[in-house]
Amino acid sequence: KVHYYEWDISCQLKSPDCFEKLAVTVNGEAPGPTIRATLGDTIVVAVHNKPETENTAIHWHGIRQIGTPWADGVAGVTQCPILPGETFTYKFVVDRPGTYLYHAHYGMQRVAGLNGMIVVTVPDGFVEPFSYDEEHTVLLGDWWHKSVYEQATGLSSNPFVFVTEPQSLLIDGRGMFNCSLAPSGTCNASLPDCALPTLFTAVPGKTYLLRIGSLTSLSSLYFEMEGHPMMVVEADGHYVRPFAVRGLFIYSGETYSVLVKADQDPRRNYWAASHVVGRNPSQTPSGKAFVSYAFNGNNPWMPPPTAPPAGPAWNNTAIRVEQSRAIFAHPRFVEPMPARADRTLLLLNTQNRIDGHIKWTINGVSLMFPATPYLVAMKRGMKDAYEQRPPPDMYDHMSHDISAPAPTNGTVGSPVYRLALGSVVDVVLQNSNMLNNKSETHPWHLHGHDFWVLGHGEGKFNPAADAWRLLNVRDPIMKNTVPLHPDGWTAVRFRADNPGVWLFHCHVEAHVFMGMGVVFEEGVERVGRLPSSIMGCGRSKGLH
Ligand SMILES: O=C1O[C@H]([C@@H](O)CO)C(O)=C1O
Repeated sequence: KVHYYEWDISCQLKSPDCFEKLAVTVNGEAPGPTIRATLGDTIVVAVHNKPETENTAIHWHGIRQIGTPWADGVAGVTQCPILPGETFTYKFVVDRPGTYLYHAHYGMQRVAGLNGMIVVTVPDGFVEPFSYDEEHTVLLGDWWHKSVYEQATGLSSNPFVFVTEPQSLLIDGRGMFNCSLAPSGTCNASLPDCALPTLFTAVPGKTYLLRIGSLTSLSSLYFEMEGHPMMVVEADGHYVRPFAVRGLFIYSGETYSVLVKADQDPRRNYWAASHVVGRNPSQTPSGKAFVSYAFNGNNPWMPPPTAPPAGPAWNNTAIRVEQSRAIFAHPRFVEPMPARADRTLLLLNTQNRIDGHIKWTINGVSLMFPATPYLVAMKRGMKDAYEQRPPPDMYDHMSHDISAPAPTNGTVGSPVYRLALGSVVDVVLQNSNMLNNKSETHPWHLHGHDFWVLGHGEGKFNPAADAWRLLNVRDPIMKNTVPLHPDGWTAVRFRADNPGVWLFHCHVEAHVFMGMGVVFEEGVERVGRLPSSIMGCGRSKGLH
């Protein structure tokens, strides 16, 4: 079945948390509509870029784009940006059931609100390893009152100005700001847009599947529903061995499905809340929503009689690592993993000062997208369109102290890791201290593939020691986004079997903007004829 959508991208004044601000919207909405399809369906989205001021490109997060690498939607990697007034049509197949996301992938545009969810259901006759009565989506976000332009300008200026902490956390696109803190006339708490949302109305006794996604720009979150534990059953489109949590740690770019039973006193409402973890949340009030029971006489808009939950200690890294380690593939859905890798990349994440500017580098290289999209440049053999010298596979792990800031200045560039088609690649992401001597959480997202999560460790990964023995090779979960925890490392394995050019990057919008990503190429010569609609910028001007 083909699902055809017409999307007008436009700037609109929105007040998701009562404060009025310019947002980039899909058909006037932010977040945009949820795409719903069944396994094997084709999605066609005609994107009409309406604003006179903005380029755009839309990434379908978690969709591997097998055979359609030009539809991945990353400006600079898989296509030229969509210019104002132009229409670009994305067409791709959803080839795995599960919960996925979409968002702008042009500059830092995601911060301005262009995001949403994709739900891929199983076909008739396919039995999922769990059952439920009804399902709902929950999209989590964070929100700033400063414009995306100011944020991007601050990050690339000298002196550097960080985006700072978000003013609000959004649940299904809504939050609530204390308007007394805003200049008069900019904030209005009676706007319908910023009423706390009802997450869902629960019929007593029923079981709900909540498809939860996070598209925060910065924040790692803890999401909980007062009095209602959650059973985690899916992560990034893969069934997991069910495990119960009181609340869920979720990182930008991740999705989880959880089962929740409506088994509490139906005469009152309950809080659902998201809290910032991993960064100091003192400037960011928790996101809130209601869970309401459909019960005679219960008022769905009545705030719960209890105080909103406070969430866990934001700086308790150990409990977050514990959840990361509690996720295993469902025993009936283990995807067999190759026993060893053909190549190992040991990627050190550091903050560097390059020509006075603060950048993130990976093994000393801060990624800057070239003017010509890599996919066009590499498929057409344009050697002057990107950096030919490959980036380093390793950093100096023997001598580098991960508790000290970066050892070198680093460079800004556009190199590519060229992977042999079909080869198995291990990537160990190594965290380290920033210039301010602190270490932060980085959710890493891989385009075009899912990876097996081999493990998470503390301190420095030592390839020579027995680190590999500690890794889960029996029933590792597959994901497309995984957290790199503070002061630690995360190891993943994937098969480079999808011809194309693919971004692998930190999903913190400010960080990828500051260069925190790498580019992989595999089998680009096998990619079919490129659509000319992805061309028109840099050296691809005038090409077909
Ligand atoms: O990239 C970042 O920069 C700041 C800080 O390190 C420098 O101000 C911060 O918290 C980040 O995540």
